[in-house]
This record gives sequence, C-alpha cells and structure tokens, in this order.
Amino acid sequence: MSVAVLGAGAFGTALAVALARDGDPVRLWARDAGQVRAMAETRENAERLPGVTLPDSVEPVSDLAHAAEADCLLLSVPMQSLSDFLKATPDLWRGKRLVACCKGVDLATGLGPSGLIAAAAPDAVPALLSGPSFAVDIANGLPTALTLASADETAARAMQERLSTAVLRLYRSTDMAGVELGGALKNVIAIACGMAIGAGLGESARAALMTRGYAEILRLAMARGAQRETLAGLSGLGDLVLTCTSEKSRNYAYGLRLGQAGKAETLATTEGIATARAVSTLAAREGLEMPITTAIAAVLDGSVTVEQAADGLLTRPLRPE
Ligand SMILES: NC(=O)C1=CN([C@@H]2O[C@H](COP(=O)(O)OP(=O)(O)OC[C@H]3O[C@@H](n4cnc5c(N)ncnc54)[C@H](O)[C@@H]3O)[C@@H](O)[C@H]2O)C=CC1
Ligand SMILES: O=C(CO)COP(=O)(O)O
Repeated sequence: MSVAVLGAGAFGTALAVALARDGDPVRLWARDAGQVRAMAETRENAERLPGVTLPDSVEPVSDLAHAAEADCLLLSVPMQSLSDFLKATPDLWRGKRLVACCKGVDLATGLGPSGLIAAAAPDAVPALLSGPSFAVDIANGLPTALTLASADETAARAMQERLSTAVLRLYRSTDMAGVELGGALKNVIAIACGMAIGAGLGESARAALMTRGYAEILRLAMARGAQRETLAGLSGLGDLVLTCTSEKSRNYAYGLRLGQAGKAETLATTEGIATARAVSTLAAREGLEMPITTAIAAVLDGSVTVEQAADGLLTRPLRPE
C-alpha cells in the first residue's frame, strides 16, 4: 500500500519522516511550491519542523494529483481547512484510503473529519489517526502509540500494518465517533487547563478540569454512539493527559498565555479555539451539558473573563459525581 502525506505542517512532515525512515517512498505534498523546493534542496522543513532531516525516501511535491496517486493519503491540513481542501479536487479521492490526521470540529458544519470526508469523498474509505503524539517526538523517532480508526475492519487492519513502525505503534478501532471526538475535545480542555495554570489556580484545579472535562467529552461522544472504552484509550484519555500537562501543546500554551495576561495572540495552529465554538453551539442546540467547553467558548469570544469563567464553574449546583 503506497502512502502520501497531504499537508506539510509539523505533523504531516513528522509522519512522512517516520514512515519513510525504513526506506519506503513517501510523497509529502505542500501547497506552497517555494516550500516544496526548499524542502527538496535542504532536506528540512525549516518553517514547521526545524532541525529534522528528511530521509531520502521523502519526496516533497507540489503537484497534488501526483501525490494523490498513492493508495493511502494522510490528510494533515488543519481542521478548518479540511472541508475546502477536500471539495476542491473530488476526483482525486475516488477509491482512496483517506486518513484524517487533524483534530477538531468544523465550525461551518459541526462535522468532524470523518463527516467531511463522507460528504466530499463518498467513494473513499475514511479513516482517522489520533492519539497522544507531538510532531517533534514522532519526527525524532521516540516511541509513540496512536489509534488508527476505520469503520471498515479489514481496511483498518491493512492500514494499521502499513502505518506502524518499530517505534510508532498503532492500535486499531472501528469506533470513528469515539476516536474523532476524543481528539477534538481534548484540545478545548487543554486550553482550559492552560488557563487555570496561567491564572494561578493551581494543579489541583487542573486535575479537576481534566476529570470533569473527560466527563463532558464522554457525554457528547456517547450521545454520538461512541463506545466508552474508546474514550478511555489513546485517542481519548491518552491524548487528554498529554495535551493538558505539556507546554509543548499549542492549545495548552495558548490557554496558559490567556490565563496569565487575560488575552493572547494565536501564535500557531490552535485547533481548540474553533472547536470550542463549534461544540458549545451544538451542545446548546442538543441540550447537552458541557459547562467547561461552554465556559471556554465564552472566554474566547470575550463575553466573560477567565476569572468569571472559573467562578461560573465553581458556583454550579452541587451534584453527585
Ligand atoms: N503538531 C502536532 O504535534 C500534532 C498535530 N496534530 C494535528 O495535525 C493537524 C495539523 O497540525 P500541524 O501540522 O501541527 O499544523 P501546522 O500549523 O504546523 O501546519 C499546518 C500546515 O497546513 C498548511 N495548510 C493550511 N491550510 C491549508 C490548505 N487549505 N491546503 C493545504 N495546506 C494547508 C499550512 O500551510 C501548514 O503547512 C492539526 O489538526 C493538529 O491538531 C495532531 C497530532 C500532533
Ligand atoms: O494533538 C497533539 C498531541 O497529541 C498536539 O497538541 P497541540 O495541537 O495542542 O500542540
């Protein structure tokens, strides 16, 4: 099964490096021809993943059709770009295995990556790659375990085999909703945790946010037909733990700056921002109780301060756990 990575950000580049390390050819597509030329010449993605050498078997390409000749395409563009990206060239996706590597909920539609793939590429096999992994760790060959999900068990097995390496260990799942929502929502809770630490509320508060955040992730996921065990796995609890406890997380780091200063610039792809908005809208529409996500969306749209959001959560009615 030939593989290409579409989107040469930090994560797409790291995946290409990991999958090409044993000499297997991997095409890495970027939309910017200048970036492709630079990667081909310097064997480095200096902008997104500096210091990591691209193996000879990584072929940077700017021709999307050339990259999309591969059987299995890893989609590594940011979540809010995925819909337009897929819709622009529908013919390229026929019969392909499309593995979404982005995490989030699309603001315009309320869909996750699998829903966007189903809508724009109905003849493709949709799949997800999610779980606790920083691009730099994968690129440096550090041990990582992720979940590969596809509703088609046979396809899931084949992709699990092909995309696992000696240090990148993939578990498989057929629970698309569970894998997708765990990955999307942990970013929102990571912003909340960063805010709590940044505002000086302490590590106990962070543990409370992670635990009650997990409860609301579970609530939404179960309402979408997900399995509870999936949320306890790598793409749920695993990624929640990593992202809520490390300053290497862009979502956590953004929350930290917001908690410290009351406002923050977005310095990098921070998927939890749009996802908080998308999920708080759908939670309100569907009557789902998601107080942390709703509070974060309110801080992000400027309608409450970090302090008011914390007060709002602390003064909710007492209830059984
Ligand atoms: N960086 C990480 O450690 C991890 C990232 N992810 C996920 O991977 C996804 C991508 O993140 P990163 O690679 O880190 O982001 P990044 O910010 O490093 O790169 C995003 C790349 O996508 C490109 N891009 C944006 N819109 C595009 C479009 N319409 N068409 C083509 N290319 C487009 C940008 O030029 C940029 O090269 C996110 O959903 C993120 O949550 C998942 C696990 C780990
Ligand atoms: O998804 C990630 C880790 O699994 C990366 O997190 P950030 O997008 O917050 O950097």
